[in-house]
Amino acid sequence: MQLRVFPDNILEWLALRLKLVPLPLLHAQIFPVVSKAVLEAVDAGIFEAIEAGHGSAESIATACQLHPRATEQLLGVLTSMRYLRFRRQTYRLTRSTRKWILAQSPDTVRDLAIYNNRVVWPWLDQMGHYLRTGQGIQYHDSFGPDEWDLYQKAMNGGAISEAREFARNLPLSANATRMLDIGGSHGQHSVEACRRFPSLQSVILDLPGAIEKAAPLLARQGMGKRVVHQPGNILSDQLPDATYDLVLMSSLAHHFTTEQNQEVIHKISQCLRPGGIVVINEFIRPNPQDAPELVGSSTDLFFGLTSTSGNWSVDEIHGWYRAANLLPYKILSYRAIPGRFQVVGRKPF
Ligand SMILES: C[S@@+](CC[C@H](N)C(=O)[O-])C[C@H]1O[C@@H](n2cnc3c(N)ncnc32)[C@H](O)[C@@H]1O
Repeated sequence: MQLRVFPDNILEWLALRLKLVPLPLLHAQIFPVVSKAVLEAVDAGIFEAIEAGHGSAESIATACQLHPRATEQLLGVLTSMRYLRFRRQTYRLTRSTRKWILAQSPDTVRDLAIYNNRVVWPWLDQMGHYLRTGQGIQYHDSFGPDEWDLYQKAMNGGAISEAREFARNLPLSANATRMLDIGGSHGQHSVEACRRFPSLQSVILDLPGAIEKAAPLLARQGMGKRVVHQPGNILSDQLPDATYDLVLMSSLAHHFTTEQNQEVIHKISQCLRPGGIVVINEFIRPNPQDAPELVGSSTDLFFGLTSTSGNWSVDEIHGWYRAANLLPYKILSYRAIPGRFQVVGRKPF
């Protein structure tokens, strides 16, 4: 996926073609403001206020306890980014905003935006330090209860749109019974997998701080004993031998070093039943020689900053599989999430 600048008229088109538009100024001046405007608007409840019928800048500002003039400026940005429409002196939400942002929408990414606003945004200031030292933040070691709570809700919001597609694509045999979801947090992937495969039960292995805050999110899904949490740490825990038909690691490999991933894949290989599958569900690091891909490359840098790690290539993941006597099996892409793949390996019979 690319972020492109679209001209509004033929003169702008020509200026872009002739390289007269200073695009780095857009990235350096406009994009940070746009990002922060969206995050603050979500966090302040601007979109819910508009949905509730507040249509003027003044009324929205009052509802959200914001300054009227500052709110008008924020609404200007949101309108130019097509989050809002302004007609007959009234702001309204676009369909896309209703679907992706409103708290009551089943697809909402609201909690991810709130986490990014309150927890992640200050981290970006540390990018220079990361670039100089290669040392990232390692937030799993330092979060307090409030941050764990915002984090787990954010991961839940981020996974909603992919979990159903993940389960639909799973190349699992219909009589599979046992799943292990390492770093599975809220459990969206386990829940959707168990809904698709009626004999399947899942254990979600995650850090204790995560489980404390993820438990109510999982409980909302009403899966009872079919999807349960187990506190632990995959880097230090042992797994039972030849037990699982499916082991999932979704968005966890990007927190670990090569050696840690290699070690974890060895444990996974041991705990799979013959014919069982492992899925690493991740953004894949694009090869610089291939077509540019913004999602994979920007998350790579982001995970470097947050975890002293990053995205991995399919070749690297296949290398871990082979070293643990697993066979590379399938590579499945997502229809609506660019740069993200299920890299599937299989334990031979
Ligand atoms: C980015 S979240 C991914 C959550 C979920 N799997 C998803 O795809 O939405 C990473 C999860 O891995 C957990 N985690 C991090 N280090 C872990 C470890 N050493 N052992 C088990 N879980 C870990 C975190 O607590 C968090 O819930």
